Amino acid sequence: MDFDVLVIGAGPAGMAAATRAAELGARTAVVERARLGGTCVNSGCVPTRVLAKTARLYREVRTARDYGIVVHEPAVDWQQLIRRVRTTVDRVLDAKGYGEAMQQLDITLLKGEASFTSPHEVSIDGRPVSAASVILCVGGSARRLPIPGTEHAVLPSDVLDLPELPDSVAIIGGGHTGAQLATIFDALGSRVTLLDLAPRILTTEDHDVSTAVTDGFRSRGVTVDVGIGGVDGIKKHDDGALEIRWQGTGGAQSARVGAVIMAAGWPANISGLGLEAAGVATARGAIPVDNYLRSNVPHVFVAGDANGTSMLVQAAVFEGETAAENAVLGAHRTTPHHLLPEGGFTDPDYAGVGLTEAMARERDAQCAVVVVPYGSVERPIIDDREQGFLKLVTDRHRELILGAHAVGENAVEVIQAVASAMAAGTDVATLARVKFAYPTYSSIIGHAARKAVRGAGKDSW
Ligand SMILES: NC(=O)c1ccc[n+]([C@@H]2O[C@H](COP(=O)([O-])OP(=O)(O)OC[C@H]3O[C@@H](n4cnc5c(N)ncnc54)[C@H](O)[C@@H]3O)[C@@H](O)[C@H]2O)c1
Repeated sequence: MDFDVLVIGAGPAGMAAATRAAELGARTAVVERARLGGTCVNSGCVPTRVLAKTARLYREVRTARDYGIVVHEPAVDWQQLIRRVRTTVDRVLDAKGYGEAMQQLDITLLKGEASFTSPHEVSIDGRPVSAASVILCVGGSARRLPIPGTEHAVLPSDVLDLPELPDSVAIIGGGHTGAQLATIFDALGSRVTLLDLAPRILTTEDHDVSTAVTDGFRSRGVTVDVGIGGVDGIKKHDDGALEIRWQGTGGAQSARVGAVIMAAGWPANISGLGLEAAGVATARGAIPVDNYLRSNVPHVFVAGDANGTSMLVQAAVFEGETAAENAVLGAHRTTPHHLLPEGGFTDPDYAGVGLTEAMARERDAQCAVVVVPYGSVERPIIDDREQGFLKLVTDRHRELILGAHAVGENAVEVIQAVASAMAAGTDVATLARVKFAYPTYSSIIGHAARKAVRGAGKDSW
């Protein structure tokens, strides 16, 4: 065999897998057909976060006069914004220093497109390579809906290729991606229509979180149409405007927009991988794995978006490391997915960790839930960011934290702090005694924990 471990894909999962495998002494290679870093750095989280900062800046500039700062009406320079995003991506890639790290660990980088030719052999643009174990970290791609005129829509990764900021945008899909894009375009001044087949946006979040984000969108004039019957098609008019037609809650609807963005799902990048030559099975657009991240072929592991389990960078890194340890040392390790904090940079932000209220009530209807509104805490009042709440879900004895969910400024950082407490096994009474610096957003955690200890309920918002 040429290598002990061959990692296919150099995104967060692949880099974590290769690093861990090499640290454990395995002869390791990584195959990548494009830039190192994967979707997250190059066209996903990093660009989105720069755009989210832009949206925040724009909002702040608009309110600057309230604080006695005289500014002129701001306007967006789309080309400058795109330059800024691209420069930031390059800076993040530099900081990550993938090349140097790979050199230090003696990881071989194989540039090209990988495709299995047998269970242990892969062809990389025609060049054969063999490995004892293969870790597939091939990620996913946005789904293009099979509807008439689909070619007129852009995918989230192509948003930066729009020649100018559209005056209006229709976004199909209100998952994390669609919700974040809705915030960005709304903040920059585009008229936004957000459509989803599901009865609510952000379906994986706590119900109150998705309601609050929806209310926030609608209060700023974003059209949110959920529970739609489907998108019928997109037509391009002679003047370049697009017409999108859908079966809305109130019957057939249409809108004339400058751009349509499809954020309607994220299947794994499995086509062209030659999985049949290795006997690797797929299901519902992903490669299913067991608890040890093994596909149905025991020496082929799958980490990150490609296994369809949890399509988050923070999960991908854990999975990459775990798959590498299992490939090199034997399959004994699993990943603790229940403690993955996640969230999105909408306006207001949202985030969560652990069980949602609905999941907890399904297990025990008597579980306790407390909610503290942002408007009752000093820092959000000082910053004029009173919209939002922190919800703490505990067991019925109010001892164990089962989950935490927040909407509001810095919600992701707030939830991260609760996640650290949960990971350390902190009980509610201990959390209630933690001293939080004043005046901070995270002090809301102390309020919630004390409220839980006092026995107050969700009704006393
Ligand atoms: N901040 C974050 O953590 C973040 C950001 C972006 C993406 N992600 C992850 O990446 C993955 C992909 O995210 P995503 O938002 O692109 O996809 P998604 O699958 O999470 O959401 C897609 C949404 O599109 C809707 N939809 C599907 N078909 C539709 C149709 N024909 N018409 C209207 N609506 C339709 C679905 O109901 C769903 O709400 C997810 O797992 C997500 O968790 C995370």
